[in-house]
Amino acid sequence: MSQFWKPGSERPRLIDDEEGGVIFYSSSPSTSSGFGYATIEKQRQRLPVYKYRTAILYLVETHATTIIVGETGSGKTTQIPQYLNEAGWAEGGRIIACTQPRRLAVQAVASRVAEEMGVKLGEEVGYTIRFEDLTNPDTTKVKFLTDGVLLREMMDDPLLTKYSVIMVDEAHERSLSTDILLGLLKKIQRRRPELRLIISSATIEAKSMSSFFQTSSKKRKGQTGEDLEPRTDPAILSVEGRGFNVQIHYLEEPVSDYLQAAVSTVLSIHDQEPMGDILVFLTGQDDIDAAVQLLTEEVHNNRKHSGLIILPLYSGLPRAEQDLVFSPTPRGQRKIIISTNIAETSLTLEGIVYVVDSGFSKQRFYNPISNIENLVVAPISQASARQRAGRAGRVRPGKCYRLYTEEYFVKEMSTQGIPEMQRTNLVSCVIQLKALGIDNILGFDWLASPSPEAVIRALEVLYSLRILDDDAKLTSPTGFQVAEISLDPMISKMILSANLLGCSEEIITISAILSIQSIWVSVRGSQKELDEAKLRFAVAEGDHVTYLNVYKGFLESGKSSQWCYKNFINYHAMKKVIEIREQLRRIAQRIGIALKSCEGNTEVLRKAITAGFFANACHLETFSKGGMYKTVRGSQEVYIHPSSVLFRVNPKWVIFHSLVSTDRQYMRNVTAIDPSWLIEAAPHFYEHQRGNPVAY
Ligand SMILES: Nc1ncnc2c1ncn2[C@@H]1O[C@H](COP(=O)(O)OP(=O)(O)OP(=O)(O)O)[C@@H](O)[C@H]1O
Repeated sequence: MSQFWKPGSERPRLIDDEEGGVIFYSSSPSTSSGFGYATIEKQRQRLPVYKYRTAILYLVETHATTIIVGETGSGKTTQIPQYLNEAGWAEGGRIIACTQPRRLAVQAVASRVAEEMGVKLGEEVGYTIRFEDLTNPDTTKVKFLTDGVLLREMMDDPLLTKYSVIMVDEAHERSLSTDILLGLLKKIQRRRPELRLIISSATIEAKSMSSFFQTSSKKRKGQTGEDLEPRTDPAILSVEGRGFNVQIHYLEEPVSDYLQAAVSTVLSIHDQEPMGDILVFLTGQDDIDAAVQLLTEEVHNNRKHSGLIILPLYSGLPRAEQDLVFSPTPRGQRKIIISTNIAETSLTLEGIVYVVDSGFSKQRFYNPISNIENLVVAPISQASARQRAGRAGRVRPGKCYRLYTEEYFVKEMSTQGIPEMQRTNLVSCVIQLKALGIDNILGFDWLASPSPEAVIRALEVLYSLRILDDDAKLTSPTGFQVAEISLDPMISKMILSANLLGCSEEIITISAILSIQSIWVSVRGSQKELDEAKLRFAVAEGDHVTYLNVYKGFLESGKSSQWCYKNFINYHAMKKVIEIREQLRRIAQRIGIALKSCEGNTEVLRKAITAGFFANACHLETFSKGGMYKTVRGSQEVYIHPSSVLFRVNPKWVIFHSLVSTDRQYMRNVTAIDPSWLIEAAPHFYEHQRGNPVAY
C-alpha cells in the first residue's frame, strides 16, 4: 500500500478484539452482496438487537429508565422505536420520540424507519429538526428529532406530555443539548412516573448514567401490593453482537500531516482494494475542501484514478449537496465521502466499505477567565474512533484505516471525550434553562457540572446584553425574543437592534454568513490570488459590510457557480447562506421584526452590529507588531486576523465577532466603529473618560 501502510501494519483485527474482550463473529452472511436479496423484514430479524426484543420491551415496561448499550450497527436506532410501536406504546395518540445529536442523522434514520415500516415519511413516522417539521399531529407515532428541538418543545409543553417513551440516542456524545435534556428528563420523570426513558449508545458509560437516573422515591403500590409505577432503578441491557466484521488497521509510525496521509490512503485503497465506497473523517470545511481539491487534481492528472466521485460532507453544505452522499454509486465507480464528524454516529451510508479516520476533529474549548472560545483541531476519543469505524460493516464487511498507531489508541486516547458542557461558552444554555423557569443554574441536577466560572461569566454576558434583569430573570420582551431566536445571544441582540435601526434585511444576511465557517475558498498555495479576490469586495468599514458586497454580487451574478469560482468564493457556502437567511427571516417575522433595508447606510448597520457585540470592542494601542489592539474591557492584547479585510488597515476602534488563538489572540470578522456608539449602545457597560469609552 502507500508509504503510510508499512508491511506488517496491516494486521487485520476485529473491533471487539481491541480490548481483549470476546471476539464476536457475525452470524450474518458476510458476503459483499450483504443483505441484497433479503426482504426488509428478514433484514430486521438478522440484526443483533432482534434477539433482545422481548427483553427490551419487558425492561421498558417495568423500569422508568432503561440504558441500552450495543455495538454500532446492531439496530438500536432503527429497531427499538419500531418494537415500542408494535408493543402499543404509541396507542391513544401518544408518541414515541427518538433524539439524535445531529440533524442529518435525524432525517436519514427517519426515512429508513419509514421505509422499513412501509409508510410515507411524515405520516406514521416523522421527524423534526430546526426549521423543518415533517410530522402529522394526527398520525405520527414514531418521531425522530434533535435533542435541541426536544428542548425547545419543552418551552410550550414543559412535561412533554405527548410522549410515552423518549429514547435519547447516541448519549455518549454528551452534547450540550443532550446533557441539558437528560437533567430535565430526570425532573420530568418525578412528575410523570408513566414516562419511560431509554438511553442508548454503542460507547456509553452505563454505570455512571445509571447512577444519575437512580432515584430513591417510593413507588405507589396497588391494593394487592402490585406495582402501580415502574421501578425507579434504571435497567442496563447490553446487546451482544454486531452486523459485519470491520478490520482495523493502524499506522506503524505516527504521521505529521493527517490530511496528506488521508489523501494517500484513499488513493492506495482505490489502487489495491476491491470496489466499495470510502468515508474519510477530517476535521472541518477548510481541510475537507483542501482534500477534495487534492483528490480532484489526482483524478485529472492520473488516468489510473479515474472513476472516483469525490463528495464533501459538512454542516455548512446546502441540503441538496449533503443528500448526494446517500445517492447510489454508479456501477464501476467509487464514491469518496470526505466528512466532519457529522457522519460519525447513526448514519448508514450503504456503499461504505472503507473508513479512513484522521484521529482528529474540531472541538470548542472555552476559557471563562479570558472569555475566549477557540475552535481547535483536537484528538478524538476512543469512543469517537469506534463510532467512526462503525460506519463500515453495516451492510457488508468493512475495513477501517486509523491514521495513528495502535499504541496511541490504547495509551494516549481518552476513553470518552470531555462533555461539551465543560468546555463551551454557556450563554445559550443559561438562556434555555431560564426560559424553562430554572433559575438556579449551578444547583441544577447536572450529569457533569459546568464550572462555576463559566456559569458566572455567562450570567454576566447576558446581563450586559440586557437579556437578564437584576434578578437574573429573562427580560421582557428582549430576553424572551432572544430565547425564541435561539442563536448566539450576541447575534440575536444584533438582529433585535437592527429592527429598531431599520436594517434587519442586511443584518439577517450578515448573521447567516457569520454562521458559516467561511465563505472564501481556502486553496493551498493560492493565498495571493485569494487576497486579490477579497480586495474586489473589501470596504474600509470592515468584514461585515464586505460580506454584504459579496452577497450582493452573488445575487447579481444569478447565483452563479462560475462567478464564485472566479472570485474565490465557496459556492456551496453561499447557497447555504441563502438557505439560512430564509430560515432567519421566517423566525424574525414570527417574533414581530419588520423586514427592512437600510439601502446602503453603513453607519446604521455598524451601529446594529455594535449593539450586539459591544463587549468585544478594542482600540489600537500601537501600529508596531503589525497593529496591536487592547480590548476595552480586560485590556487583553489582540491582533486583527490576516483573513480580515482590515488586516494591516488597523482602524483606531474596532469590534470583532470571535477570537482565535494561535501564536497570538487574533480577532476574526472585524468592523471599524466610532467609539461613541459603544456608550450609545451600552451605557450600563461603558462610561466616558477623557472623551473615550472605558468599561465599568
Ligand atoms: N439506510 C439504510 N440502508 C440500508 N441498511 C440500513 C440503513 N439504515 C440502517 N440499515 C441497517 O440497519 C442496521 C442497524 O442500523 P441502526 O442505525 O439501527 O444501528 P445502531 O445500533 O443504532 O447503530 P449506531 O450506534 O451506529 O447508530 C445497519 O447496520 C444496517 O445494516
